[in-house]
Amino acid sequence: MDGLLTVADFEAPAAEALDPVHYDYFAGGARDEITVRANTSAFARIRLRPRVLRGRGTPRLATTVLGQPASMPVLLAPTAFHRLAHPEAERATARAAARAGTVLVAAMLSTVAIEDIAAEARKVAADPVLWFQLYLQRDMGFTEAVVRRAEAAGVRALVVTADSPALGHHERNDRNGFHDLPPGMRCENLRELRADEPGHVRQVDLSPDLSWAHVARLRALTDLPILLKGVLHPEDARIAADEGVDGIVVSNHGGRQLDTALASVEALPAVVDAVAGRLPVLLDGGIRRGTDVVKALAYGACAVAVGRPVVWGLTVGGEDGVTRVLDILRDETAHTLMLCGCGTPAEVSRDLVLAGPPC
Ligand SMILES: Cc1cc2nc3c(=O)[nH]c(=O)nc-3n(C[C@H](O)[C@H](O)[C@H](O)COP(=O)(O)O)c2cc1C
Ligand SMILES: CCCCC(=O)C(=O)O
Repeated sequence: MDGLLTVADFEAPAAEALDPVHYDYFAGGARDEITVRANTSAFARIRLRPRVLRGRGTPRLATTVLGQPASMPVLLAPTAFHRLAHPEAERATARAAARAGTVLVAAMLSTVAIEDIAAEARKVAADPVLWFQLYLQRDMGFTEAVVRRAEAAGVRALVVTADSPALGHHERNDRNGFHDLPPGMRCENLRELRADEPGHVRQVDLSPDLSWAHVARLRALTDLPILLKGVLHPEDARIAADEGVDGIVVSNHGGRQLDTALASVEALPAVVDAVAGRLPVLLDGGIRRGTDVVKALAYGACAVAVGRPVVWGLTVGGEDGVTRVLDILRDETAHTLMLCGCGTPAEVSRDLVLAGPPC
């Protein structure tokens, strides 16, 4: 990993190491992948307008997200199927996140059970912060069973993915005939718990029938904080606040659901304004540089999350690869804060960014 200086540097060696079909699954997005590209190009169009001579010293990155500690305002977004990337799969990712002292949002469609992810994180940190991404299942009995497993594993928030009334249409997967995990890999959190079907693993149920009523039912069955992931419209953010949701993740699922949806950072300011401080707002999609992190903070996000860069790090170097990717983002974020005249993430304000034509 010696020559890998930037987060972007990890993609080519990951592509080299992966089965091309699996590389396409990780890298790809919906339809023409216009939104995949927009997520990164939108950050490039935003210009920073730094402050000088403020004497803030070396930046301190530690922060809290929903009152929970994170060593930096950069979290690990939920991404499915880590076994395709590395034999240690989510175990390696969990150790790297815990060692980095930041939040891992474990995917419901992980290839390691949530109990084992939590145990692994605890091997390297006394009190790791683990959240669990949930696709609400219409079978609320099964949803509840999964939530109880997450609670028992010590998960500290649920991240409900709201942007997936159906699978995104990934033409790379269609061309490659990739529709199932290879033999021996399973979504361990979807195991049937009924005694009459031992070992059976369910298919995830993504449904257009889901509505705010399901969120209300989830709200009634757990005391865990609930974040809603995949919000782009300010009106939905306002409804989420009214419905007792605890946080919002502005996201277009890394461009993997609705193609030509706006870039997540384009959606951010209106969402932040709509919730008017009632809820913390996070963002994912296209974060590749410390400057991207600071731009999202400037528009009012309290933290960001990264998806593909973690997968590339995992592929290239297992736990150490993920650690390296997180270290790069940490160093770049600290350096950017310093150059902007900020001593902490909380000091980043909207006047530090100007949206406009490409530079
Ligand atoms: C390979 C892959 C798998 C993903 N799996 C999930 C998932 O299971 N649940 C979910 O809510 N989001 C999932 N996402 C979306 C991420 O949580 C996140 O929104 C996105 O990756 C952020 O964009 P980035 O990859 O540009 O950082 C996945 C993304 C990728 C790339
Ligand atoms: C069946 C859903 C796949 C996981 C996912 O959300 C993604 O690949 O983006």
